[in-house]
Amino acid sequence: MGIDLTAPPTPQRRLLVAVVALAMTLVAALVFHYADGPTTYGANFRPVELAMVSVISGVTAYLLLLRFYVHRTLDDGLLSVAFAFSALMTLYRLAMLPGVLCPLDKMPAGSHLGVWTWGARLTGTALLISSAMLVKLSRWSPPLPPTSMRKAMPLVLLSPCALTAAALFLLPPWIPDLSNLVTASGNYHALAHSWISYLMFGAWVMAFSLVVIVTRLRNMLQCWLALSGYCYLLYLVIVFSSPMRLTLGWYISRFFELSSALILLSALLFEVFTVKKRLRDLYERAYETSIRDGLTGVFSRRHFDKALQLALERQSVTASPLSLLMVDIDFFKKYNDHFGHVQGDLCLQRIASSMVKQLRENDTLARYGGEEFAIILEGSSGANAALAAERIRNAVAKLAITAPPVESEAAHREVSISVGVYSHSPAEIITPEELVRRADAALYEAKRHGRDQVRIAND
Ligand SMILES: Nc1nc2c(ncn2[C@@H]2O[C@H](COP(=O)(O)OP(=O)(O)OP(=O)(O)O)[C@@H](O)[C@H]2O)c(=O)[nH]1
Repeated sequence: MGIDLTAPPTPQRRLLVAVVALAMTLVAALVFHYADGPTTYGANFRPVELAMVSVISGVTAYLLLLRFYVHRTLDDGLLSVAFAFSALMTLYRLAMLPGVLCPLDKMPAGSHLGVWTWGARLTGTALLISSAMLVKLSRWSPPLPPTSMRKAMPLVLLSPCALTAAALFLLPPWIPDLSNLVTASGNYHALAHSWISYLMFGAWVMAFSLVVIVTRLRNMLQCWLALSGYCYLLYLVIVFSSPMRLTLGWYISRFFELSSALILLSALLFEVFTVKKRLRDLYERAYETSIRDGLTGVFSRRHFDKALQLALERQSVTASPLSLLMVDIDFFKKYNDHFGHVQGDLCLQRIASSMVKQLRENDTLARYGGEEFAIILEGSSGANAALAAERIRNAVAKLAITAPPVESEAAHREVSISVGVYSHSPAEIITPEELVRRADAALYEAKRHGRDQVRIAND
């Protein structure tokens, strides 16, 4: 849970976001004074920057769409629309950049459509983020019913295209001419003080405020979303303070725009990683539970059957010895009858854990059923298996668990085990069932000869 983006942020993580925000504010404040300083670096990296913003926004939109698909929350859907709209508008701006996909004089910087594309993208994205926050406050905030997703998904997918088409082809004739804002003066002063700039700035102030107020930054994703919005505000401040292209402010503002896009994308990618990690942990836990006996924690009978089959297959390749121990607690029925089942369960647990301590890492101890256990010792010869069996019997005896009195015996007794050992030679082909039968026969012999002992099977 520690790295979950939907969990409440720890004070340290809140601090991290605050420190990043502060660092960016400091950079912006420093740049503010030197924003119109010319740079010696004259190359126009606008196509590269626009391509990066478009790709980053596109991937962000896709990850938000997946979130919407999983959580079915409309605000995620609207956030996805916001970033997809931003990606498409940026892509169009890139394609129309003089010298990229259109002739050099097609849409010169500062033309009506050029300024409008920029303004509409930023304003539209901010308005869509704001509407996502308002949806969070409304009766639309709970997850949509699964049946509504069939209608909602195509809407979320198509709206960015429809909004982009509207912004690019329907609205421009209705918008007051923006071309002279740059071309008349040759710089961006007029643009910075125009209605379109106020609109963009206002839209981002609203988006940022709504993210903070509505979400109260209750989880890390919301914190990063707010930081991303804050970055856009700084971007706009620097853009409006640098009057010319290719000035220091112009370059730094692009850095802020890229950072803003990257912040949210990184947070979402981190969430994907977190989900993947949690799934893997859950799978491992579920798998471990499925192969363990609930009471004693040793392997289950089902796992034992598979493990024995695999051990026999390995033996046919390695030709190493393989031994099987069948272990049974003596007079366990009496123990249960005398002390009750709860005490009986405790006794089973103590014996199982004392046996585990006597085994090597690659030995397999399983509860075969009731008070009977089976142990696979791969690579152990008959003599070694007999030694291991004796060690296990001694370890259980050392537990000194008081046993109920038996009529035939006057002396005080302790709970003991009987062990049957069968060691299989690789020369013979044998089924797992036959292997168990032979070890079981040895166990029966141990019981017949008075219990509390180890018996080796003689084929
Ligand atoms: N407490 C508890 N008892 C169990 C569990 N599984 C099996 N038993 C008990 O284990 C006892 C097995 O009894 P028997 O099969 O007669 O064997 P025994 O009394 O140990 O006699 P010998 O094996 O001949 O020494 C039964 O009373 C079962 O109820 C369990 O999970 N918990």
